Amino acid sequence: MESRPDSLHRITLTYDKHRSSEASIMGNEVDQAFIQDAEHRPKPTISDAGGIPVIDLSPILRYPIPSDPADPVPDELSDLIAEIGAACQDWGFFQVVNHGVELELLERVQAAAREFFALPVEEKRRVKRDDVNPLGYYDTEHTKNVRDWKEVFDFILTESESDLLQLKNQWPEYPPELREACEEYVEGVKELAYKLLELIALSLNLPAKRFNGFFEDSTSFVRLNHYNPCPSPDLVLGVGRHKDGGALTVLSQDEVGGLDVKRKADGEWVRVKPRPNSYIINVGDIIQVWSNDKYESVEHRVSVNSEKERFSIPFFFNPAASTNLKPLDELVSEENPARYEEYNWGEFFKARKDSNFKKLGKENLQIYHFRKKV
Ligand SMILES: O=C(O)CCC(=O)C(=O)O
Ligand SMILES: [Fe+2]
Repeated sequence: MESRPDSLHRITLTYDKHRSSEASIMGNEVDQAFIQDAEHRPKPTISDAGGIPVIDLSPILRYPIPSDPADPVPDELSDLIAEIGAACQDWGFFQVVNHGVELELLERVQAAAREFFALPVEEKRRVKRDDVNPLGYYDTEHTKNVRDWKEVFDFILTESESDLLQLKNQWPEYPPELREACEEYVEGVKELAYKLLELIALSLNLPAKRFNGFFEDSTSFVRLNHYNPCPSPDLVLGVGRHKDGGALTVLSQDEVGGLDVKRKADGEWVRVKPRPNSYIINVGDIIQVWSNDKYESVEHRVSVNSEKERFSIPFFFNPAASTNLKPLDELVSEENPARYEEYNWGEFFKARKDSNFKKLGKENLQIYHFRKKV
């Protein structure tokens, strides 16, 4: 067996899982940068009753997804497509079970992520993102100009470099298995994301593969999120309220819980109950634009707690940087004219990445900025 370099011995010896959160706590007080305005602080009790729909995807394990909405299909499949359409319209969020992604792929990433985040912060910062490359480790992200109580590791599926964006993965030396675990996981979750995209297209009465072309040379990426326990969970958020800017998010959360979704029906925050071997799906701003507001991208946030650390792994399914976005011609009409100006995804993505890197004095880019004035 190869002998381990000295640095790995040092890492093992200095293992301390709460170390990075300690840097953010002075005495017993949380650094001011994390404190949410009173109106955005989480209430001490949030209900998980009446939450997002749970959808059984097993029909797509039994039957092929039809290529056209007019194709004859078994009832189970047409019911599933209708169920997905209703969830997108009423909630913008749903949970899926029997999704076909092997549990082992996820478990391997979870184990490696746990080891990575347990490293001393100086070690993690050796692969930290900077203002040119947004990928790697990061523990000072801001959402809407308030710092999030979290640390993340981001990697992209397809590396690329352009004048606009440098997207290059930075893999840590330790744990050595992280890279392979991540690369294998993403193949499984990407397959699920394509199936969901096709079912969503069918639910909008479009050919199943209507969106697929936009995702060649995609800017899709995976984020490993780690939320340390926090001494003031009533004042801070793991991730501040936001809408995902991409097309679709496929998220795995652990058994701790903390994801809150703003229920469309009444504007209340509801907790998403952890469910073993399930994924949480939400439509992002791009599907909102393509569907001309039929399926809205819904606000969500992450509450933290004082006892338990929490891990989650979102896959952000994003189109190619060159994609120009606007409502699809098939989904607009004289009675339902396009509600958005055309915009470029690469530019939007870059503006978002720049604005969550540090606290700015102004509001960061939001999808409503592209809404047509009437
Ligand atoms: O941790 C979670 O459950 C959700 C995280 C999230 O919303 C995000 O990273 O965009
Ligand atoms: Fe999100």
